[in-house]
Amino acid sequence: MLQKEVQLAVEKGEMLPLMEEFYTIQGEGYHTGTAAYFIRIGGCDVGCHWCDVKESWNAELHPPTNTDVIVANAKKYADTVVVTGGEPLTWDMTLLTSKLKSQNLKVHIETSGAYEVSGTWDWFCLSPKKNKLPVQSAYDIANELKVIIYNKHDFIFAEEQAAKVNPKAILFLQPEWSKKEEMTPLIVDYVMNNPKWRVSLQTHKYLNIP
Ligand SMILES: C[S@@+](CC[C@H](N)C(=O)[O-])C[C@H]1O[C@@H](n2cnc3c(N)ncnc32)[C@H](O)[C@@H]1O
Ligand SMILES: Nc1nc2[nH]cc(C(=O)O)c2c(=O)[nH]1
Ligand code: SF4
Ligand SMILES: [Mg+2]
Repeated sequence: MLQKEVQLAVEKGEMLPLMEEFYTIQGEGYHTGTAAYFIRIGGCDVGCHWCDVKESWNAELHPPTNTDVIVANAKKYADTVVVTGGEPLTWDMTLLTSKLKSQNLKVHIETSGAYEVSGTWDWFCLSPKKNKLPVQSAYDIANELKVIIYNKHDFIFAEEQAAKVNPKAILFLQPEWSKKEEMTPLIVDYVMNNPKWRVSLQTHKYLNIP
């Protein structure tokens, strides 16, 4: 394909800059412990200084890949697909999610919610970031709210975000990985004192799996 055609296909969401795809166990949040096929889409300009996948940020480093190819791979492995990134909502997720669903796959997203919601989601994990707050539609459809705790102020941020999310969303606090020794005990105390929250750990990192 010509460069211009590829660019157009990416704009339409027919192709997406694919960083990696892997079959693993969901490590975080509500679906922790369950098998899922992860699709990591490149491109993010939210800029979290503690981001654990900075290699994903520059979309140009990740080859535009036809969504048909992504879907064909995914359906070989699992009945649940987690779309992550990077920030997947940088791109139009309409085609990818409709193709995944037409194969009877359950489609989950991990997102900061910083960009307009596209696509149809069976599970929407919203992880808001201070430097680029979620759009209203992300608060409205989130099934879970997962706030990363890097310092004590993040508990205040977490409560602000909980006030904005729809009342059905399940609330999680997750320690930032490099601060986990310091922050996990604070999270444990916080959840015992504020039981509307649950603890989420990055269990895949303890298990040494992707
Ligand atoms: C890498 S992000 C990609 C999806 C999307 N950009 C987002 O931030 O939700 C996937 C998940 O990992 C979390 N995360 C990223 N870096 C982390 C870290 N150092 N410690 C704990 N969680 C982290 C994010 O908050 C998000 O919930
Ligand atoms: N096992 C595993 N679980 C995850 N849950 C969210 C992840 C992500 O990077 O979005 C992730 C990941 O990278 N690996
Ligand atoms: S929004 Fe997600 S991918 Fe982007 S920098 Fe933050 S944690 Fe990383
Ligand atoms: Mg991860």
